[in-house]
Amino acid sequence: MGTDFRAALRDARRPIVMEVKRRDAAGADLFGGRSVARIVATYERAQAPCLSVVTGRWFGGTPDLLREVRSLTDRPLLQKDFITGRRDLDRAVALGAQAVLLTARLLARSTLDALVAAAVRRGLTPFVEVATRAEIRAVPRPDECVVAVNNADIGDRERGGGDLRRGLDLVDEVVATGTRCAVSASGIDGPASAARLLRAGYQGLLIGAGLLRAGDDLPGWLAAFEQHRALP
Ligand SMILES: O=C(O)c1ccccc1NCC(=O)[C@H](O)[C@H](O)COP(=O)(O)O
Repeated sequence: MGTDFRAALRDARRPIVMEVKRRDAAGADLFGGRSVARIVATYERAQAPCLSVVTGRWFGGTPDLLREVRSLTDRPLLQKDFITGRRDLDRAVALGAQAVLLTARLLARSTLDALVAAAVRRGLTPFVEVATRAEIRAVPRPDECVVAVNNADIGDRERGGGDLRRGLDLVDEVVATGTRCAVSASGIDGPASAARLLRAGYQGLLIGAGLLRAGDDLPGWLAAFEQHRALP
């Protein structure tokens, strides 16, 4: 298995970044008594090209969760946390991540520019999350980034859920940046929505709660997704 997060996602037959996240935005448990090992094994059986691990504490995450996932899989990993400085990038590398979340909404433009450059220097894929046209236009070095439209609002800790219209409205603008990996993230509520976003032009999806809630019926979720994908 390669370690290039962006290439793994772009080349995948089923380009879904499958997320390990302990709690949803309302604080509800998403593991349902399953171990991290069982969730990772389920994702590997589902041929996830890469995984996302939420270490951010709003969602019940810790650095240990990423450490544990790293010990269980050789898939490329995205660390989802509030990364604000170079030390956070060094920690991500030490924990075994191949990609890091950089949230445009939370970072000054000059800081985002510096962190994208610093991430690339460390061999990390910057996974830059945006929510507006202005943020999309300001993404630095988009050809070296995954550019992801967040369908939810991190400003309200994603408690308001996702609005897929945002993703559908912004897809052309994201693709026009020149990123080779335009992703739709958060609030993707089922297989039909997931297929619709790919048909609209996204090259990848990031899904957490929806897949975790499917539990042991993840194969059923994915079969429905493939059926929707095959529709004309
Ligand atoms: O978006 C952020 O800035 C953020 C920072 C730290 C931890 C999590 C963060 N966002 C939440 C997520 O990334 C979602 O878990 C992810 O997009 C999946 O969403 P969902 O499918 O709705 O569980």
